[in-house]
Amino acid sequence: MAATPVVVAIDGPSGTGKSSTSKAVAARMGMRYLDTGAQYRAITWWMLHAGVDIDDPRAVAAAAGKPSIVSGTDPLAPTITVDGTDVAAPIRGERVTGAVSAVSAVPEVRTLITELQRSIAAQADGGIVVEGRDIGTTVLPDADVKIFLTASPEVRAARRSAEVSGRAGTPAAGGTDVAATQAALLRRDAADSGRKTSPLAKAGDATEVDTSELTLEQVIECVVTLIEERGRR
Ligand SMILES: Nc1ncnc2c1ncn2[C@@H]1O[C@H](COP(=O)(O)OP(=O)(O)OP(=O)(O)O)[C@@H](O)[C@H]1O
Ligand SMILES: Nc1ccn([C@@H]2O[C@H](COP(=O)(O)O)[C@@H](O)[C@H]2O)c(=O)n1
Repeated sequence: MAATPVVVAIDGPSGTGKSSTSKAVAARMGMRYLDTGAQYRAITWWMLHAGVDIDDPRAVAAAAGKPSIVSGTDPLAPTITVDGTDVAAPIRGERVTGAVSAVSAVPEVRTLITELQRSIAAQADGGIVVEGRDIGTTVLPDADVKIFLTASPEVRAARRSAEVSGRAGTPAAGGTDVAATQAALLRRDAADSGRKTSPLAKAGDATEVDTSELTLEQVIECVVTLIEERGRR
């Protein structure tokens, strides 16, 4: 457990290990955990469900304040609901994944979700690990520890394909599904990095950790060490 409440921001492109690492670090250190991607997925799920044209930014902006999104921050059992409905499973589906970058690029959506994220972080008495794309740059620019995770596109695609198919994640797993997964990851990264409002970016004072050659346990250890070092300063 961290000696004083600590705010940790973990950002990075898709599939670099942000969720796995953040959950494990938070659980190990007795901190809360916030998956901000789940919040953008949840509002996207609601837009699709409500029949909002997600390719019309004005329609998305006009509807953005309607759903109530609630995140549970226990790292051992994170939850996400929209208007009281558990959406943890449907927000991981292809339809939401394919639509989320368009919805998250709408400034009104970002303003609302950013306010929600800041209020959750402010209430986390024992510290919190917040993961996403713009946490260190925009949401929590005063975070005590900022980390930017990266990994090669090949490694990320192999890990993601393995997760989906239940196989071990190595680049050697190969195959057309891995190629398609890699293309989809890169498309999402390009959209998230290229948007005008609060794009995916490394904060100037973030520590970059390339996880391509590291096991998940090694990444967790590395992040725990960075947090402990910060606590000693
Ligand atoms: N260092 C690692 N070594 C091997 N596999 C890993 C490592 N880190 C994460 N993984 C695996 O890679 C997959 C993607 O990880 P994770 O979901 O944590 O990434 P993410 O950055 O949160 O992705 P997204 O941004 O798309 O939500 C998961 O199956 C996870 O178990
Ligand atoms: N801080 C953030 C976090 C996420 N997004 C958007 O949500 C999408 C889904 O994120 P996952 O981590 O669940 O893959 C992501 O592609 C971004 O469009 C964001 O904008 N800001």
